[in-house]
Amino acid sequence: MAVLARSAEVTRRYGDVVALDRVSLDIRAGELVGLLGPNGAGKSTLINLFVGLRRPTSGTVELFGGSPRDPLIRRHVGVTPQETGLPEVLRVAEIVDFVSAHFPDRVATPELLDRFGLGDLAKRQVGGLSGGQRRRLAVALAFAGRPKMVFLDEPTTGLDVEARRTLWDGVRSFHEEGGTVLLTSHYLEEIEALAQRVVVVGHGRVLADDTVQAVRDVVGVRRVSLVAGTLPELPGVLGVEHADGRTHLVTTDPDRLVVELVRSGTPFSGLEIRPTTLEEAFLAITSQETTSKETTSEETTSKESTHV
Ligand SMILES: Nc1ncnc2c1ncn2[C@@H]1O[C@H](COP(=O)(O)OP(=O)(O)OP(=O)(O)O)[C@@H](O)[C@H]1O
Repeated sequence: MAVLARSAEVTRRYGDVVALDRVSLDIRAGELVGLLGPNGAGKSTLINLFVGLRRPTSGTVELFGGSPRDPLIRRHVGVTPQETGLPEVLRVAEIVDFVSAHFPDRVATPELLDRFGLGDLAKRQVGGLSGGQRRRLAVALAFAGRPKMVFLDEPTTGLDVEARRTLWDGVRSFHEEGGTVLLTSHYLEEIEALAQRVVVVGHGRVLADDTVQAVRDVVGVRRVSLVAGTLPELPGVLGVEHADGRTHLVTTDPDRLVVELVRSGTPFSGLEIRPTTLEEAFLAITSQETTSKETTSEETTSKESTHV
């Protein structure tokens, strides 16, 4: 499959802040890739580099084999930034027409609006839209010029469950027709629902780049849940939560944890061990990353008690 977007050893600094640190990533034609990471991980910076809004401090970025700053190349991408300002007085259909007019091959306005559940709002002024409706319009605009690839930065922020699903359907249908997508999200179910491939970013670096399942497996984190009083210090615990009278321990080594728990003689009941959600896995990866930066090799035992 052809590589549509490529970053090679890309570093981007803002003054003293290293937003991206030697990131190498290829997005191939037809992929739907989820970029996952906590606040400040570098996700928006990476999108801004791919779409030519920023330049790397070092390393190279390519879009369709050329420069992302070339307007002819950028014609083939659609972008929804994290925040958009749409003119309040224009009507929804007028905005779509205005944006579409910049592209040689455009999607018909009613078709685009229908795809994102905005068909009934074509004549509404933007000033009269709800926050969620505005967001859906901002996302729809990324698809107006029949792009080959879209970059969506947190597309479903502020959307309720139904609006989110409508938007997912719009993104899915683009992908099913052969479109390539890179989207960022804090909603882990969104990545799981849409993406085949997940790239986990933390502190400007790629921490994992694989299928959702593989990312879970790489981390191998399990959730041990039980009813108990005060617990002793246990090995491999990445996080502890207390809810509904139960204690939940996120751990890399559930077998050892249970053995140590029994050895300690602490009374407990209702033991359950289950795989973690992607969110738990992701928090574990990023917490390990933070910890490994903050600890020296002699201090690695403290890593085991890091809370997420
Ligand atoms: N224009 C800028 N000037 C200075 N620092 C910046 C600028 N843009 C981003 N940064 C910094 O670069 C780092 C990465 O930011 P970025 O917005 O790419 O992260 P993100 O993963 O998109 O975060 P979020 O999920 O909060 O949107 C952060 O430390 C941020 O403060």
